[in-house]
Amino acid sequence: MNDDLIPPRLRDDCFAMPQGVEWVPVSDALARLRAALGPIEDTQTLHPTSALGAVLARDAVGQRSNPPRPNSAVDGYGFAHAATGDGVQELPLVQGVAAAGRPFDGTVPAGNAVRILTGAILPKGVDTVVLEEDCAANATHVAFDGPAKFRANARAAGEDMKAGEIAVRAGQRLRAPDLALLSALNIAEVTVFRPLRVGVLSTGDEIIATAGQPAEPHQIYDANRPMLLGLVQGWGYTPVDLGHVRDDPDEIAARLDSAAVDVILTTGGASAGDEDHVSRLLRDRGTLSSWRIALKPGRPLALALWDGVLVIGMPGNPVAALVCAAIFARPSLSLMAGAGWCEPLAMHVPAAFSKQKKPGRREFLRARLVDGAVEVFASEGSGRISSISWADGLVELPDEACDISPGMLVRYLPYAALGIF
Ligand SMILES: Nc1nc2c(c(=O)[nH]1)N[C@H]1C(S)=C(S)[C@@H](COP(=O)(O)OP(=O)(O)OC[C@H]3O[C@@H](n4cnc5c(N)ncnc54)[C@H](O)[C@@H]3O)O[C@H]1N2
Ligand code: MOO
Repeated sequence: MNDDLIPPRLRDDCFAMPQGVEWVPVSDALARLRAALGPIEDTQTLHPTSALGAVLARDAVGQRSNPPRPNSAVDGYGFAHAATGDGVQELPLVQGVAAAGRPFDGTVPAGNAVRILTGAILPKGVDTVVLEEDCAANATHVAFDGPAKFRANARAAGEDMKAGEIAVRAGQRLRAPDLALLSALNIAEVTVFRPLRVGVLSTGDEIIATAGQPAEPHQIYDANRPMLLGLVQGWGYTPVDLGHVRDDPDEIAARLDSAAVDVILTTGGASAGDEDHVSRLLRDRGTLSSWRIALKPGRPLALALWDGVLVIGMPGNPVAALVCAAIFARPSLSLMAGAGWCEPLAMHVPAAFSKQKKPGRREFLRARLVDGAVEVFASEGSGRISSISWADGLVELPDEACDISPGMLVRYLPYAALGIF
């Protein structure tokens, strides 16, 4: 036996801390990112119909009130309330109809009524409308059982929004319902941040860039790049395919240097092994801020700046890459895109599984909701790519130890709450 070869006790635990190594808690890494990042500065002016998914850089201000004039909320009969009272009211009908798009030009004399349809501007002399279902009418008169409520079924001008009010605030990512409001208020221009450009790079000598190409047994098809490009697109940014590079620091550096993007997501080479060039490169030639996160899966995550560009160096295992993207990349990109830091909308649902978890790291399990309870994938292996396709979300277990049994409430993050569709 060699005296200088004294191994530590066998633990087979990736999370057993090597001497002198500190794991960065998830919340610390998130806080560092949040403090270090800011929105991109470039903006552009678009017609709202071209701005779905874009992030407003300035408040959008209404150019018109909604509704622009007082109008009727129902089909019925309109009149001046002051000339009516209790009991059966029989009012002569003026000639003509007030309809949406065909306003009634004249004045309705007090004590008279006019046929009015939903959306029609209230004619002069009308402040109250009775539903047609509550009326009896013939060609010349309408009757209803009073008293009618003053201003019943009448919508006031600007009761929804007034011209000059802020319709949608800066920082809002424009969704289809926002486009409805912008259009209704005659907002024909919005100032938005230009789309964030997010580069995706895969590293690894074993990687074959695209399915369909021939592969030797020692080679594997790139699962991470298509996933990450898809996530980026789903989050509303411009995915930039930086392709695949071998485990060669100079090649990786050259690819990082030539990427004309705002952020770079890499996978592979993040841990400490001999071939793990990405983390070493980021440490030696970039500014590495966090590395080795107390997280499973996704522990060897590297957060760094490369010539001022944020690089999120994620582990190669596809499950770990998905978790790191959802937990770290998503809020970071949202902040850079101008939409602010975002927390996923979690649900607390009963577990349909048992699990004992050690303290000291946060864990994400691939999960899905079945009949109101959350199931988890049978294996926790982070190379089990089928698990992330099987799942509809992730269960987040806290940094502390926990002992979960069926029926206990756990924190469930549906894929939809992470922007994964
Ligand atoms: N002795 C130790 N070994 C490992 C540890 C450890 O603590 N001690 N940590 C493990 C954990 S956890 C992870 S996660 C991985 C992370 O490794 P890297 O980020 O350096 O990634 P690679 O070694 O390059 O790859 C890991 C795994 O993933 C496959 N891979 C890589 N890229 C892709 C891709 N684009 N598509 C599909 N699959 C990919 C790769 O072939 C490896 O199987 O390290 C553990 N090891
Ligand atoms: O973090 Mo590795 O995080 O298990 O796949």
